[in-house]
Amino acid sequence: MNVSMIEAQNVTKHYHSGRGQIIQVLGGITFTMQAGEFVGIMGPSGSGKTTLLNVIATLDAPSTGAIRIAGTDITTLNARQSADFRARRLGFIFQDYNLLDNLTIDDNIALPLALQHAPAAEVKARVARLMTEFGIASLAGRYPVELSGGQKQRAAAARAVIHKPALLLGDEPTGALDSHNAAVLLEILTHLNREGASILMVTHDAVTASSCNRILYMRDGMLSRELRRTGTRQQFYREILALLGEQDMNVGTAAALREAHP
Ligand SMILES: Nc1ncnc2c1ncn2[C@@H]1O[C@H](COP(=O)(O)OP(=O)(O)OP(=O)(O)O)[C@@H](O)[C@H]1O
Repeated sequence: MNVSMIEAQNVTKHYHSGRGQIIQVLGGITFTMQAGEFVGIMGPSGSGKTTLLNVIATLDAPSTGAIRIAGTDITTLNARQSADFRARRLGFIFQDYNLLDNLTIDDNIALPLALQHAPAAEVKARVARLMTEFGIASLAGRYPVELSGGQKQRAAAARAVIHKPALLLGDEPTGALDSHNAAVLLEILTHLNREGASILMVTHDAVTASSCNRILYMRDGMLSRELRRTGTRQQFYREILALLGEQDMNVGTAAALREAHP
């Protein structure tokens, strides 16, 4: 049976500019993501990807529309309830790692569980297991400044899943990594997804996107295309490149038409 992880209904977001204008960033987004899916959000710069992710992450409130995550209507939560929902039900991986510099990586990874007052022995065991699983066990006791970018992102991935969140969210998680470290992180995400994790991430990168089973493509604050993986990862990669090429051409044509008929 399919279980919905995200149900977004006609979600809009607008801002008021300093000059009294309304800037529409999300123009009515509707989509469903099933539990166990690995979904990528792609689209040109400024199309609203991060805004959509932040609204789903309860970091930002939509202007109108409804969003349910793992059965919870997140648009009705007050500030304290949203913070609690984020801490218990969501995991985050950002481009710039967001590790706390004054904590060892073990303590960074432990943080989400420690904040939930989980028993110390359980926290310690889970940290050790994840560090081994993600290939960073030898770095125990070190501080983030002593780690490479790839190592930091693996620590961030461990921190994102230690409390077994319902949904893992990523904003350009491979954006700052070289191709080797990006591949290692994508293997980790793919492994987590095979074990049942639901993952939604924003990415510009076709290689990163090809680990997903579905791509939602945004343009001008709307979902304009959807691509489902049906074959191998390599085939999906080529389909994503074709989609990006086709969309670039559309953007180029639209810009040329605007220039010709201002
Ligand atoms: N707080 C804000 N006030 C006004 N406009 C905003 C605000 N936050 C975002 N925007 C505008 O919303 C649009 C979408 O931004 P968003 O960061 O969601 O795009 P994106 O697709 O993630 O872009 P990128 O790929 O460059 O990160 C942009 O035009 C941005 O300037």
